[in-house]
Amino acid sequence: MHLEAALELLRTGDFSMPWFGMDIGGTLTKLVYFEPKDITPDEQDQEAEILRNIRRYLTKNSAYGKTGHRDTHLQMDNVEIRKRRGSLHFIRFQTTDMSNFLLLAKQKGMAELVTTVCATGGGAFKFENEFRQQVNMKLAKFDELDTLIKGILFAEVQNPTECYFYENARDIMKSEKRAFDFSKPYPFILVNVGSGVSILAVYGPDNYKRVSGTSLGGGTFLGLCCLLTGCNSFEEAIQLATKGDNRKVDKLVRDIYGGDYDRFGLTGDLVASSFGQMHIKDKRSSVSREDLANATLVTITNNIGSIARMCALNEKMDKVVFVGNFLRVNPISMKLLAYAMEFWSNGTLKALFLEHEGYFGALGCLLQFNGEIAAALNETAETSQQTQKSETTADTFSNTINSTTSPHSNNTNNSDS
Ligand SMILES: Nc1ncnc2c1ncn2[C@@H]1O[C@H](COP(=O)(O)OP(=O)(O)OP(=O)(O)O)[C@@H](O)[C@H]1O
Ligand SMILES: CC(C)(CO)[C@@H](O)C(=O)NCCC(=O)O
Repeated sequence: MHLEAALELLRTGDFSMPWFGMDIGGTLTKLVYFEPKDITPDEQDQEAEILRNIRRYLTKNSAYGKTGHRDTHLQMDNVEIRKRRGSLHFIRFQTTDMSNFLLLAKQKGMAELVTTVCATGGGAFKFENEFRQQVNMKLAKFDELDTLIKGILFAEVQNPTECYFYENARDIMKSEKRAFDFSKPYPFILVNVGSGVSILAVYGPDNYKRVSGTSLGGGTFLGLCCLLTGCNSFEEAIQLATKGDNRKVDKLVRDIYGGDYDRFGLTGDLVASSFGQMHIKDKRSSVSREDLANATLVTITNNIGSIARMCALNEKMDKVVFVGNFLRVNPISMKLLAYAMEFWSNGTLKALFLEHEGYFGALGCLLQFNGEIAAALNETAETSQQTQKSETTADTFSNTINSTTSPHSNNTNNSDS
């Protein structure tokens, strides 16, 4: 980051701006907002009115515009970030609604704050100009996979029940959610099921590689489901799937063998061919929308499970963590993934899940803010040492950042900015 941009962040980003992390994905935009709860009376007095209004608007409502929702059940209280205590709020809206979001942000006075917002996801690149032109905001861009991991590690430390697995995974009817101690996470496979799917092998906090991916992800499930059933939302698609039966759509091993295919351990009730019965006219006319939704969900989920398992095998890892909003309100897929990992690995692989599912990129982005500034400061310090042969500039900048890194702080001890 350049000095000018870092100074801009220092001047405007920290104390004249709410703390946001934004992940602009292919389908959903996720916004994590840190609400400081330890504001001193002095700070309260000096807090800009626009800022106060934004805080009230976000925290008093749980629905915004047409598609905006705050996931109140995910709120994290008493969280410490950069020496401030407060609550983390988790908000999402459809990325197709971006122009309305920008309009709303403008109406709430965001344009007058002139600021930089931390953003990740493909949309941080795609919508950069719109943010600048419509709300006078610069986007400080961070990589979506870096921030994803940062967010996961932070949430795990903050929330002792963040991570869970399914006990009795082999029996889907009986499998139950249980807390999992993820305090020693490495190494693990991370499967991010968003619109598309990215699969990472994570070796340490700053050490990972993207080992695979597939375009058959949450977007595929939703798209196919809308086409096949005429549904109009993810929630509707999941509701339909809950009432349906994929066995009326898929061809099972038993439909082919009349029973199990013992030699290779393929039991009769395994899916041999997804949608494999739908070429038969009679079968086609007897399936319901619910069956089609269920078969679509099972098809996409099994395919992701199968790729994830091969990645785990390749990387010799035994923990597979599934995240992303495809898993939102979707226990069918989670139980199926838990089953698939357990069954196909003979119990050597464990599927793990995280409560904040699709918000880790946005959360990691919010946390990254300071790191990036610090990096810029180091850059500044090095440059100034080289060019001016003086240490005082770096010291002054260090003092500045220490004294201005609090949200809503009005400490203007930034004489060099
Ligand atoms: N309310 C919702 N509206 C649309 N999709 C939803 C909703 N809730 C869950 N989903 C599912 O979540 C998926 C998007 O997940 P997520 O937000 O993690 O990815 P993204 O960031 O939009 O995509 P990508 O990372 O590939 O750019 C959708 O494709 C859909 O399957
Ligand atoms: C393109 C991204 C990384 C955007 O989040 C994601 O949708 C994805 O990983 N898609 C799958 C691309 C692939 O086939 O590897």
